Amino acid sequence: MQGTQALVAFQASNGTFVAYTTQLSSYTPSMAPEKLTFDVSGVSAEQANGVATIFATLTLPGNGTKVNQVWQAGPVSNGNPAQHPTVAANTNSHSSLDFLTGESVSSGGGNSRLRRKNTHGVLNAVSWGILMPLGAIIARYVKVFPSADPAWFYLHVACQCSGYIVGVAGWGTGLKLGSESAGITYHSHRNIGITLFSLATLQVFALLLRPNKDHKYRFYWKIYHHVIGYTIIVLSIINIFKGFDILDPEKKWKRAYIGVIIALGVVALLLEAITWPIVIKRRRSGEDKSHHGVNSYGA
Ligand code: HEM
Ligand code: HEM
Repeated sequence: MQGTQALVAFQASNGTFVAYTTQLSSYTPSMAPEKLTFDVSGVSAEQANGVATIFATLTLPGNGTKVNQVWQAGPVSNGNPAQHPTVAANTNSHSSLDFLTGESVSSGGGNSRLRRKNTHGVLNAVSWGILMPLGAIIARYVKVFPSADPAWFYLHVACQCSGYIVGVAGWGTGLKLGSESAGITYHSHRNIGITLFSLATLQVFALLLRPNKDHKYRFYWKIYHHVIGYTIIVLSIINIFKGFDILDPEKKWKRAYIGVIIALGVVALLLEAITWPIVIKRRRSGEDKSHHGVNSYGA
């Protein structure tokens, strides 16, 4: 970008990784080493595992602590850095950086955009990632206890319907964020998100499609509802981890979510162990011919 005070690093033709400063005073800069308008010392660079890091000490004018920064990656031609591409990923790479706090704020929307990404993450992690698996646990295990009938059914429907409403809101914020960052599309995260929305919409319509419990098609409804239900849960967890990789928030959030998933998994295993003997006993006595549970709503 014209006017840039640049720190440059690249692999020279003799194989060494060189680093220096230069000014970009036109759109066809020479890229030859040159002093900047402020003092820079100790410029060096290293390249490891495909990542280049430039080190330098900057003495900002007027004892300032903030800079506006742009960064680029481009080809090397005839032993000299050549022009970088000008697609959205390149032209959007600018932010302001505060050396005192270490905070970097993207100038394309600033803090509010980061806040909206966080909101998107929280809405989706809570709805798809916690409420829906919890609702499935309720349907699978609480149903087994006759005294919990029909409470398990209302709890399941409440969990899944509220998960669906919050989840669709979260999905909408994702689409909005995606449409604002023109040129950058997280294809697999987006495709899984759209699949989840479609499957969950179908699943919630179970409310309208559900045949009466004595109906001959009830058996097929149950298979359909189980298959789609567990597919939604697996895809949701995969997409949440993809979301963590895109947003890259502080490690503690990813760890907290992993903790929640492990806790839900342990609860499910314990309940599986507790409920299986009950289910098997019932099956033996011929009381229950269904897979898992006997009650007025599920069997
Ligand atoms: C199952 C849950 C989720 C669904 C259905 C979902 C859905 C979406 C969709 C449809 C997009 C738009 C993609 C595009 O057009 O490029 C998106 C973008 C995004 N999502 Fe998610 N998401 C989920 C979970 C998460 C989580 C848990 C996080 C963070 C921890 C997250 C972070 C992001 C980020 C950072 C973007 C990119 C926004 C941008 O383009 O700048 N997502 N999401
Ligand atoms: C996105 C929303 C939903 C998801 C992800 C979901 C998921 C599930 C799952 C995974 C199971 C199987 C539990 C097991 O292993 O036994 C289940 C069972 C059940 N669900 Fe849902 N569900 C959703 C919405 C609904 C709604 C709206 C209703 C209301 C009719 C409903 C009614 C039932 C019933 C009656 C069962 C028990 C079926 C049986 O007898 O095994 N679900 N659900």
